[in-house]
Formats: sequence, structure tokens, C-alpha cells
Amino acid sequence: MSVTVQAPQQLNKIEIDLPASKSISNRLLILNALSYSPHPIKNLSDSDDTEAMLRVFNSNSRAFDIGAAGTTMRFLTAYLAKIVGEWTITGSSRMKQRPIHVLVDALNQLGGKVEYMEKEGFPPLRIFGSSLTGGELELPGNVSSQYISALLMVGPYMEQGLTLNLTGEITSRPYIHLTLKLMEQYGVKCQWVDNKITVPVAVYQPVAAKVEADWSAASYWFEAVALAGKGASVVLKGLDRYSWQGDAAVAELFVKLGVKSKSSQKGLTLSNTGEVTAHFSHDFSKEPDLAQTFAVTCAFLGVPFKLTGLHTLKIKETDRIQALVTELGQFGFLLETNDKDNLVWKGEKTAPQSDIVVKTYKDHRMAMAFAPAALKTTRAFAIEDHMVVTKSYPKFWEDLKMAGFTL
Ligand SMILES: O=C(O)C1=C[C@@H](OP(=O)(O)O)[C@@H](O)[C@H](O)C1
Ligand SMILES: C=C(OP(=O)(O)O)C(=O)O
Repeated sequence: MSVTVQAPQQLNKIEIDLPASKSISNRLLILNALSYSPHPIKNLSDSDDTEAMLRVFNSNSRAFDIGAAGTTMRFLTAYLAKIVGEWTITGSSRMKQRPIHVLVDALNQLGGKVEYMEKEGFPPLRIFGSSLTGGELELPGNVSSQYISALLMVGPYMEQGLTLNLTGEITSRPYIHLTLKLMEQYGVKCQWVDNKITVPVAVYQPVAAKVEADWSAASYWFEAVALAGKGASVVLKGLDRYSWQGDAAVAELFVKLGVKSKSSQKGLTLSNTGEVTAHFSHDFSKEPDLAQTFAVTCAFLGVPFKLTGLHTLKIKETDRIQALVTELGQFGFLLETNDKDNLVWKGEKTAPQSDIVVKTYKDHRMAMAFAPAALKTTRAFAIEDHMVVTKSYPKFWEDLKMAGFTL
């Protein structure tokens, strides 16, 4: 299935109810379980990734399939390693290509027993849950922060607590910070000094927690306002400028692409100032999920760019570096990359292909990053397998329609 996207003439007086953050939802589900919380979580995400986590918690089975949800796979692996019993956990074909050995090695060193069921280093896993001894451990911090968050949340229940010495350049740092802040909300305070994070032996205190709106999802509305031109505006209801989500950085970053934002009682109002930078460069190692939004926005605004810090993009839902090169290429943008950690556009263009169908590669962010580009194309284009958006933003297409897009 695919959808053809046509944009409205203008974007004005639009109000959007953003989805709840899947990152916060999936952390709170683990923390609620570990604290035996009687409180339901308010505003829980309705994304596939959170549904996958809920299915596990509501199941009597010992064998779980979490689909394409990275956080669910990583957080549950650590969680199940401390719940007595024998468990298996698998996922989509892509999930079986996303490495997990850093986490598995760590759990096995901390007294756990986790085995690979197929390919060494990748899901599916067999987990023999028991009490974990814990202690001090060296761990690469430059592959995925999700391994670190997974271990930290279970850390207070390890016999000796947990001390992680992170090696390499720490990637996706704000997500680790988010984990620590939520753990603190449940009464466990850790210490993070330089590359060392220390988790005390402790017991979580249940709290009535509420999930914030998702800042990564907000990025597609910043993009739409940027591409719609001067005078465009959108209100993102209930979005708070002060958030522990690292992707809140999108607000500051989009100022360079002509979008300013202002908080009000309603939420955050985005408006287009018409002031756009001549060149955009940024290191996305703290906000990897924003890279696609910026690549597409800059290209369609005609702003040459250099995006760096993209090393984790190759092991996400798809190889996002290659996917961007190929799909922006269909529109005539000639991108360059070292195929490792950067993406560069020097402003070179050729004629776009006719009858473009954007491939999404089972990646929600490919669909959502390309849809607003319709505001800049003279011919409508299609997006393939468009319902991939349910991974994080199930009502994305409904919201676009509300904003005047024709699908
Ligand atoms: O902890 C989290 O909630 C996430 C961490 C990031 O992954 P990496 O740490 O693998 O970069 C991010 O890309 C993902 O969407 C959500
Ligand atoms: C990378 C992402 O998710 P995950 O790693 O949790 O599958 C994402 O949502 O962009």
C-alpha cells in the first residue's frame, strides 16, 4: 500500500495533538513493573513499540515477539534477565540484524545468563532469568545508548548495584539522561561523573507518572512550517519547551531554518520567520532521530548541509544514511556520504525522476520526514508502505489531513 501526498496552499491556524513519547512510555512501563506500581501510567503512547512492551507485560507466555521495537527489545532483555524463569525474545527480520552483543555480554558479566538462539550477537535471545550480582563493568558507550538505559533501570535490583564505565564517545547521551531522570522520579538517584555512572542498591517507589508529548514527532511539524514558507504557523498542543527529551533541541535548531517557537498555555506555537541560513551543519550524535527531518528539510529549502555524528543511523530501522541518499536522489538532490557517519549536500541537483514513489524501508521516520516535502514539489509523489508510521505516531496521516494535506 502507498499513499499520494498533496499539500495545502498554506498552513495556518492548525492545532495538532502530538502522540505521547514512546521512549518515555517504554521506560515508565519497566519502572512501573519493577516498582510493582498500582498506578496506571497517564497518557501512555499508542505506538507499536509501546504496544509491543504492553503485550509482554500482559502475557502469560514465556516467548515474546516485539516486532521492530528497539527499546522494547533492549529494555526487556535486561528486565527479563532478573525475572526468574526461562524466556525467549525475538523480533522482526530487521531486529534480527540489529546488534545486541554489548548488552548480552554485559548481562552475562553481571551474573546473568543470556544466549543467542540464531546468529551470534543478534536476537533472538534465550534468557535464563535469575538474580544478578551486578558490580563494576566497562561498556562501549558509542554503539547504542539503549543498552545503557536497559542496564541502568535494572541496576538498583542487582546484588551489588551497578557501576558502568563507558568507553568511547557516548552516543545518544540525552536518552541516558532521560533514563536517570525517570529513575529519580521513582526514588532512585544515580551518579554520573565523566564516563562513570553509579547505580545504588535501592528499591523503586511507585509514583503516578505521566508521559509527555513526543518531541521527535514534533520535528515533522517544524519541518512542515519551515517548508510552507513565511507566515505559516502550527500549534503543537500540550508540548512543553522544557523537557528531558533530547529531541527538544529541534526547537533551537529550526531557528536556522526559519521556524521560531513560542510557548503559551495551549502548547507551543511554531511560526515561519522567512529567515533561513545559507548553510546548515550539525552533529546529530545527541539527537539521531532528527537527522532525517533535517536532511529532507534542508534539501527542499535549497540549503546545502553537512550532517555529522550519524554513526548509529546504520543500525536503526534501516540504514538511514543509504535510505536518505537514495530517496532524496529521486528528487534530484545529489548527496555525498562516507557511508559511516556523515551526509553532505553541496547544493548539486539534477532533474527529478517522474512519478516518484518514496521507499520507506520499514522505517517510520522515512515516511514522516518525506511527507511534508509535498509543500515544495510541483508534482504529487507517493510514499510506499505509509502505515509504517504506527511505530511511533499512529495518527500521523490523520493529523496531516487535519492540516489540509490531501492523501
Ligand atoms: O532510549 C531511547 O528511547 C532511544 C534511544 C535512541 O537510540 P540509540 O541509543 O540506539 O541511538 C533513539 O534513536 C531511539 O529512537 C530511542
Ligand atoms: C531508532 C528508533 O527506534 P528504536 O531504536 O527504538 O527501534 C526510532 O524510533 O527512530
